[in-house]
Amino acid sequence: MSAIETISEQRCFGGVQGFYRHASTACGGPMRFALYLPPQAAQGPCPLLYFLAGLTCTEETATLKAGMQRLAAELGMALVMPDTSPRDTGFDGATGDWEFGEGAGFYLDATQAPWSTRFRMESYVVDELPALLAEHFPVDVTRSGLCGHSMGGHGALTLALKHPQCYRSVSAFAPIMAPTQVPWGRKAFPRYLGDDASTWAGHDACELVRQHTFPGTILIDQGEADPFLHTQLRPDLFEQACAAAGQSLQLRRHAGYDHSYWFIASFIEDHVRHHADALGLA
Ligand SMILES: N[C@@H](CCC(=O)N[C@@H](CSC=O)C(=O)NCC(=O)O)C(=O)O
Repeated sequence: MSAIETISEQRCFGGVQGFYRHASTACGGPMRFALYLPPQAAQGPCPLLYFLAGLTCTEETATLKAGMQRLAAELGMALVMPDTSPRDTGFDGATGDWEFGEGAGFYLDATQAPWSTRFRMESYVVDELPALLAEHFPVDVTRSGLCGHSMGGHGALTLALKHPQCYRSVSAFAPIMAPTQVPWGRKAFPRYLGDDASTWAGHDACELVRQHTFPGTILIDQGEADPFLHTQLRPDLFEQACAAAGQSLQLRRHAGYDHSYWFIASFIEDHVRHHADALGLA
């Protein structure tokens, strides 16, 4: 049995909010995650919602700011919030730039040295973490949904489109929807994946949806006062790609909302209920 270290566990809405650390094979070192277990977990395994956070975030960000636990407790849904990358890698250039490296893993498996030995967030989120959770906690990983914000929204969309057998539902807040065409992706992808741009397409929601659609409606909320909207996120491109591919998409634009967790907290209930429906909890 793989070992997990408990950093903290606290009672929350009748369940338990925990923070944990373990030795990750995929990421070649310690990884942290947060897990909320609702009160129903005392009776048996609960369906699981992943929340993937964005640039500069950790496992604490959505756990503390999104406000998911009250409704998750009511519905009997477990929540898992992984860290956004490996930490303390010691790699040259891994820290000091908030758009790349630690805190900016982009939910992909890097192929370029030195990143390829540690920055393997796709394998971590899709394979290693669910297996670890199933081994140690009362969660039913066969009933999982995937949500994320910004870089984590990119992670939610791309991982769900690439691994639809692993997730019953997907949603995102202000995701990076066309990373191969915007500065954040064009900075990170060559360093993680190399200069051959054809390899970047496998991590771009617009490109992926053209190859295979997700069996269910993708829910996306986007603030119209988001400073990254036109330069980094590009919902217009994803909307066009989904329409061309026949992908069911509910893209909601909200006047006055920005990129922050105040925006996420305002609409998180709709996302939790979207996943609860697909996970058989509604
Ligand atoms: N450079 C700034 C802004 C960083 C920022 O806005 N991060 C977002 C995600 S952006 C895309 O992935 C975020 O979620 N921040 C956490 C929060 O609590 O708002 C900075 O370094 O602060």
